[in-house]
Amino acid sequence: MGPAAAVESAVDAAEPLMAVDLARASAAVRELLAAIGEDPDREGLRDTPSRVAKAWLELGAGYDADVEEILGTTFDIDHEELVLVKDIELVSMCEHHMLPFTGVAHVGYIPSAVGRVTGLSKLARLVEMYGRRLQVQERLTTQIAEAVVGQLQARGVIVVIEAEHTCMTMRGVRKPGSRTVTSAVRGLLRDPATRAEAMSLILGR
Ligand SMILES: Nc1nc2c(ncn2[C@@H]2O[C@H](COP(=O)(O)OP(=O)(O)OP(=O)(O)O)[C@@H](O)[C@H]2O)c(=O)[nH]1
Ligand SMILES: [Zn+2]
Repeated sequence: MGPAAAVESAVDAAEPLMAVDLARASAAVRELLAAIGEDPDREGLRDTPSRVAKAWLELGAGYDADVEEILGTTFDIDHEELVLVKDIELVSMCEHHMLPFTGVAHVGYIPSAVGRVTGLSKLARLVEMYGRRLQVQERLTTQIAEAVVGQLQARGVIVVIEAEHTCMTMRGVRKPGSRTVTSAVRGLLRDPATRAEAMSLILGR
């Protein structure tokens, strides 16, 4: 499978809708508690299975969101250069360990035409939507970029995500402070000079 096909199948893999079966999720958490040697009936844990199940209503809420609706708010603003929203806080769940990864996303795009400029908060809503799924950071980054290209027909897009994975800090290799940086760049932002300008705006804190 070539790189393009690999990206496509990674994007498809996250498309199914998540409908949380609360009773089933609660039973599974109860079973997990027992499996790790805890007493699921002790007072402190009695409500934990249903709490965890309900938490997944929020953690998986992004499966139901609709890109067309989010990016559907557009304005007749005449701006043919970069629009960048940076330091968008990000929370997502690693699909390998079901542990959180957190950090920031930077989303920039070059609008295609008057009438194809979206509301600034909508870029943050995109990050929020794709974050609220079981994810890998690469796919999350790609999905945000593809949504902006696909929905706004943007002439260029850059998405950079910097995140700390708790599966690498709390367990496993245990490297607190390590950060993973991913980028997805499309269209005019692939031009070295334009890309360098965007990166200097992103990195200039
Ligand atoms: N590419 C990618 N890898 C991730 C992401 N989140 C977690 N991982 C990695 O997924 C890998 C899973 O590796 P495995 O060897 O199957 O699982 P593991 O034994 O738990 O791995 P360790 O974390 O090294 O202990 C690990 O290297 C994680 O760091 C992500 O968003 N993207
Ligand atoms: Zn992980």
